[in-house]
Amino acid sequence: MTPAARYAAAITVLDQVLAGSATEKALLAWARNSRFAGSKDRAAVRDIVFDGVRKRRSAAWRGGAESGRGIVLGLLREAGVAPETVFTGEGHAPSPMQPEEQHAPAIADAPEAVQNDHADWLTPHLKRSLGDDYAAVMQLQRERAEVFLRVNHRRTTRAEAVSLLSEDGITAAPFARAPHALIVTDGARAIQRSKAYLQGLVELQDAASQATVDAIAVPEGARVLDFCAGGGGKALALAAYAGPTRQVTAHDIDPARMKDIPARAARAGVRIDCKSRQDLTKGGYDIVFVDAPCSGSGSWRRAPDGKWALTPERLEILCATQQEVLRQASEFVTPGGLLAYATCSILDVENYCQVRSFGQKANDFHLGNHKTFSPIEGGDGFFISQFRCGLD
Ligand SMILES: C[S@@+](CC[C@H](N)C(=O)[O-])C[C@H]1O[C@@H](n2cnc3c(N)ncnc32)[C@H](O)[C@@H]1O
Repeated sequence: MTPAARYAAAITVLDQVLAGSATEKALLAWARNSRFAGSKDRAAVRDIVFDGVRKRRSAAWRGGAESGRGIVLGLLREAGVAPETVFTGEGHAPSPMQPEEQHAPAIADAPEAVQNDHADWLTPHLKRSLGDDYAAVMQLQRERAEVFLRVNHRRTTRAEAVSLLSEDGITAAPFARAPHALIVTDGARAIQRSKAYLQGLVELQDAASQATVDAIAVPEGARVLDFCAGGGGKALALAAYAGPTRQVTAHDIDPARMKDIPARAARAGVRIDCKSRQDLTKGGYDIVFVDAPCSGSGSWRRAPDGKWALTPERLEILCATQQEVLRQASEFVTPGGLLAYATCSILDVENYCQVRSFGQKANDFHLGNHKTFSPIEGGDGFFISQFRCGLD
């Protein structure tokens, strides 16, 4: 495919996304119908589409229309590429620009929420939550996320992992955000085929996601329950701390989400036992980790569909669910144990407001310190807070 044909394909996919399809699904449908597209073409179209979804409002403003074509036009203008070099109508390129498309609206004239690429109703939430960092964080959320690895410190060091990754053409370097984190600067697409990955020496995990687990200081041998385990990213990191003699327990209301955990644990050489609710022991865990369902607003770079799918009603439901999940999880903490609450959200209503509210209701849980991780420091936005379960 020519570069212009890739833009034309991206326009088609973006139109599907604007019509309500999930981005991954729209890309898959396009790939199935475009057998002529090679792996480089698919990767290029994917990059344009995800860029367009992350920058949906600002690109549509710059392109003059809320359509795939308008968004691509806007992306080209932002990147400083003359659109008429792409919109040529030659071969499979997008058709030539119409007179009404020639005018480039100035982004400085756009409302703040358009410049920062989010829904209007979120402005007060984001400003209250991010304060002076509002614009800087939201501008960062318009860009592609970095790729991070967590080094399995039970088996290797960061230096050894960097060296092994380089044998497979992957360039990585230690990242200060978390003690076992590496940032990948080249060759990211080869990670899952690399020796370091296949031997369980590294896992794909965001640096701030790692840092939330590091913030808990899990003692060797602690009985750990990951109450909202999902695919097991946190459970694996917790298990590396809990040590070889201790089995971390993973639970999720939707057991299907945990299906990959056994294989991931085997690869990493750690022990994780997936359990349903009735098999958990009330008051039986030193650490109960709640990686709560949330808006995902801290990881909008990675999953930009979530930015546009969030509504005030959905946020309200999420907040109610977060209280309920905390209450349910608290039953499994042993006296003197720790209840940790984490989200990949940058919204205060899902973070400090939630732990303060739970702390006011649950007299036997004492709110300890909390920490917010800003995308400005690298990685996703995260929040972690800890409660100590009283002995009285
Ligand atoms: C943010 S995701 C977890 C991500 C996961 N910890 C990881 O690191 O990959 C939140 C998870 O909470 C689960 N969940 C929602 N409500 C729950 C409940 N009441 N009890 C247990 N899990 C719940 C969801 O199914 C979802 O998998």
